[in-house]
Amino acid sequence: MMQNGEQAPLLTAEGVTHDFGALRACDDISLEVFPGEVLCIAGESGSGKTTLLRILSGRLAPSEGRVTCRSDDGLEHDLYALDEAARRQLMRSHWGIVEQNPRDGLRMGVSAGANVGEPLMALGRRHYGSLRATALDWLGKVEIAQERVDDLPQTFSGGMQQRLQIARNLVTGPRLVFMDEPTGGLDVSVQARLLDLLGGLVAQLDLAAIIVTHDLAVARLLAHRLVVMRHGEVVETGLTDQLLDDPQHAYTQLLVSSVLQA
Ligand SMILES: Nc1ncnc2c1ncn2[C@@H]1O[C@H](COP(=O)(O)OP(=O)(O)OP(=O)(O)O)[C@@H](O)[C@H]1O
Repeated sequence: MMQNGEQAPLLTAEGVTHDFGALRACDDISLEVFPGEVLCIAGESGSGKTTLLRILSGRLAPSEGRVTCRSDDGLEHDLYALDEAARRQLMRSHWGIVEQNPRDGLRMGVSAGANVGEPLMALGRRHYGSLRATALDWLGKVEIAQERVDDLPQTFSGGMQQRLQIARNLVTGPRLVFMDEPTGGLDVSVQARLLDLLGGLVAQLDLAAIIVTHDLAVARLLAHRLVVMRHGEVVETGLTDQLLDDPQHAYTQLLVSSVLQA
């Protein structure tokens, strides 16, 4: 029995299946994400992680199954039963989506400050001074020097661009953030710094997140819970530390041991 709204999942997938022609990319996947929880979806290349993330984040209607999300007012919404405009509004006001390549998630033609201010404007904030102050504050939170506020993102390093994309996504105060390989294209030392920053922000803001990664070290650092996928199916799921320390499924054992040997 649900005692209060906080205990209800923010997002629920039930029997999600997706076919690309004859290829079944996701097969009968069910999962839940609770407020403040970080869930990692791990698995090797081609296992269906990105497809699942796109379905969960409102960007790809599944061939079968249902994705339900809960809005701040406690109402449940069947994501793909909503019309396009209502779905987009819900996504804009409740979620952030961080792309692997920051160029896909940033507007490269406008300044860093505008990249952070725009999502707020889309939600109705208009006061220039306050938008700029919020943008400056967020640049600080993602460790970008505030004097770069008027610079274009293409003058930034890859790591800075990714941090800017994170600011653009978190500035609106989402409850849930989706990330696909957020450290994917970065050097190892830059990855470590970004993971540290992400972990800090997620905890501080009590964010829920669904993070796709092929890198179990990322899962170890960030995730409370882990879902391991293979050939479109979930082969194992559990609390991250338990699952990585004592994997039950042969495929997870192989994944874990290959990381340890690397
Ligand atoms: N738009 C598409 N059309 C046809 N097949 C697709 C499409 N997108 C993905 N696939 C196929 O679906 C399967 C799952 O792909 P997906 O990108 O979800 O896996 P992944 O685990 O995220 O892999 P990676 O880490 O390489 O991105 C793959 O066999 C892929 O080739």
